[in-house]
Amino acid sequence: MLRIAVPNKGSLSGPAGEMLHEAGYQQRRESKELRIVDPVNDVEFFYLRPRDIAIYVSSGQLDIGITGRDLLIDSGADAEEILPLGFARSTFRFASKPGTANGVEDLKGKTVATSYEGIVAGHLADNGIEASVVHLDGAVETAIELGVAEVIADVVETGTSLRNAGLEVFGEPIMKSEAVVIRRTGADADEAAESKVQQFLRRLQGVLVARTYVMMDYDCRVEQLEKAVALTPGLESPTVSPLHNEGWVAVRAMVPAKEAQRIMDDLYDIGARAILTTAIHACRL
Ligand SMILES: Nc1ncnc2c1ncn2[C@@H]1O[C@H](COP(=O)(O)OP(=O)(O)OP(=O)(O)O)[C@@H](O)[C@H]1O
Ligand SMILES: O=P(O)(O)OC[C@H]1O[C@H](OP(=O)(O)OP(=O)(O)O)[C@H](O)[C@@H]1O
Ligand SMILES: [Mg+2]
Repeated sequence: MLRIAVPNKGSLSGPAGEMLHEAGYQQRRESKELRIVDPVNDVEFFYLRPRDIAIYVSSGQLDIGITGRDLLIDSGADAEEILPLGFARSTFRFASKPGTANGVEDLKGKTVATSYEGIVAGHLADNGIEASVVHLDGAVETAIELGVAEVIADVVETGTSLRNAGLEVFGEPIMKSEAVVIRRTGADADEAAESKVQQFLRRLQGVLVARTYVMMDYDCRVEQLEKAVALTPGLESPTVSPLHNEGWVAVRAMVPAKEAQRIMDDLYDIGARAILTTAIHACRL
């Protein structure tokens, strides 16, 4: 049975559960459940603190886990990212009161507060900067006002938390993060376990594709087919079927959801008609 770690709380928890549900896995019904077995899919899910997931996975007790790339790197655990999942996107940045620093080179001798001590200490060392790092559990934006540090390093999504605290980012982003599937580095699973891991990844990839693409159908005159196909090349190549009316064909192709309206306008302009888009619920590429 495949054993998978899933975040039990925080920004990663809700979207991770939704993605697993969309991929056809049973999920817990109640937020206090710590583990559940999905007998149909032969998987056991363990609901763990996001910060601890890389440690469990690196210990070899759990086969794979879902966590944040920043949390994986911060942990220093012996685990690697095997699939980015596209949610909980954030950047990890330094911030301070305006005028305190312009880049990491200005941090010599300063104190940096953060919940991600591993990332910050590593970044300072990579840049040859000696500075103190104070570990706080959260709400680090307040650390400057309360005199615990001159600089913070934290997760930034919209920047609202920083603005509310009168802080500004400075320097280059330290890293970009999103939710990722992780696995123990160099895991040497037997053939049966490996095929289950690959099936799990294909299911999640299927959800990512179903979220990003729509199916587009339309009719067009044979003379316009090449132009139309250039607008909707599909993943391999579009399906083209004859219509009962001679000189017309029906075309079917997957297109990126974000571009669907523009593509429909362009198809209409070259004479395509009956242009439809439909959602894709699941897929295997
Ligand atoms: N506002 C946010 N937007 C996007 N991703 C975020 C945000 N806050 C945290 N994350 C991401 O969520 C993960 C951290 O999850 P974690 O549950 O530890 O923190 P949290 O979401 O801040 O919850 P908590 O309320 O427990 O602090 C990291 O990968 C981080 O990049
Ligand atoms: O750029 P923003 O959109 O404001 O998002 C970033 C904030 O969100 C998270 O905080 P959270 O609310 O989880 O509190 P925490 O600091 O206690 O983790 C993160 O730690 C930042 O503070
Ligand atoms: Mg938080």
